[in-house]
Amino acid sequence: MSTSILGYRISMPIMIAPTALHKMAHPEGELATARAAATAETIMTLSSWSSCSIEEVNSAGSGISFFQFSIYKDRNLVQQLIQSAEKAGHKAIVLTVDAPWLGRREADVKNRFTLPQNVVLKTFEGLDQGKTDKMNGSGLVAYVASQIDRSFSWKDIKGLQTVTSLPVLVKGIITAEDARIAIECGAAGIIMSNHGGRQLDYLPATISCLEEVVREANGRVPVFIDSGFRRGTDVFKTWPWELREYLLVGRCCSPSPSTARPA
Ligand SMILES: Cc1cc2nc3c(=O)[nH]c(=O)nc-3n(C[C@H](O)[C@H](O)[C@H](O)COP(=O)(O)O)c2cc1C
Repeated sequence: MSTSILGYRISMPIMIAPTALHKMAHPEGELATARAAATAETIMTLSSWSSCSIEEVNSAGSGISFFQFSIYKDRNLVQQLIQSAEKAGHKAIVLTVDAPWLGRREADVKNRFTLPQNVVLKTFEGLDQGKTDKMNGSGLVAYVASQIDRSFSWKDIKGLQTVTSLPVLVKGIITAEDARIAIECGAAGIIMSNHGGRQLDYLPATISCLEEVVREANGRVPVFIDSGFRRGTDVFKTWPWELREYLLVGRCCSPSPSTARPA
């Protein structure tokens, strides 16, 4: 099952999708996830909304990692995030394009979700955040509404290539048309995702869109897919075509006492 992606060898075509704030699930947070990914010899995608700093996660082991972020209104902050990711040795950046605004998470509304005091966005510590508010008890929805640039567009993907030499993977694509434009704008990979059903209601299952996107990519860039994959054997469901896709898993990899066990 071993394969390589962007020139890096991994033990299986299954990688870890970016998920925010792992300390909500386990006191060691993203450190535990990074250790587990390194042990499994696969790639972890670190969310920019990480509860451990980029440097802390980097110190967790020799694993290969990608860094995910969104386009902030403050482009200076975007540039600093990319520079920190490069400095920490991340091998690619993942730009999430399907969450300019967070979906209405009714459980969060009902439970009046706020962050526990000991869980903060560590990724941003030490960066010059200008007028950007740090996320505090007000929660993710208010934070995203105030900080993320809802007007970002394809030209931002081109713009990123002027500030980094890392490959840019675009996450949140489910149509051939968007895949085509992303590739034309220089995307080095397409991550098919409906955000695990957390953003827009009534989006199709990603696997039902896989064929059109794979056909459009036509081997020019790798295609990754997430949302709803739960078992190792799900890999084979994505393989009816000649090309081999890579699977990302989100919920399955939320840190738990088992992933936190030392290797
Ligand atoms: C708790 C949680 C937090 C997430 N945080 C992020 C994030 O910070 N950035 C991002 O691009 N996607 C985020 N996602 C979406 C995942 O990257 C992924 O698209 C989704 O979980 C895939 O579906 P699955 O959970 O069915 O595997 C998050 C998902 C979950 C469940």
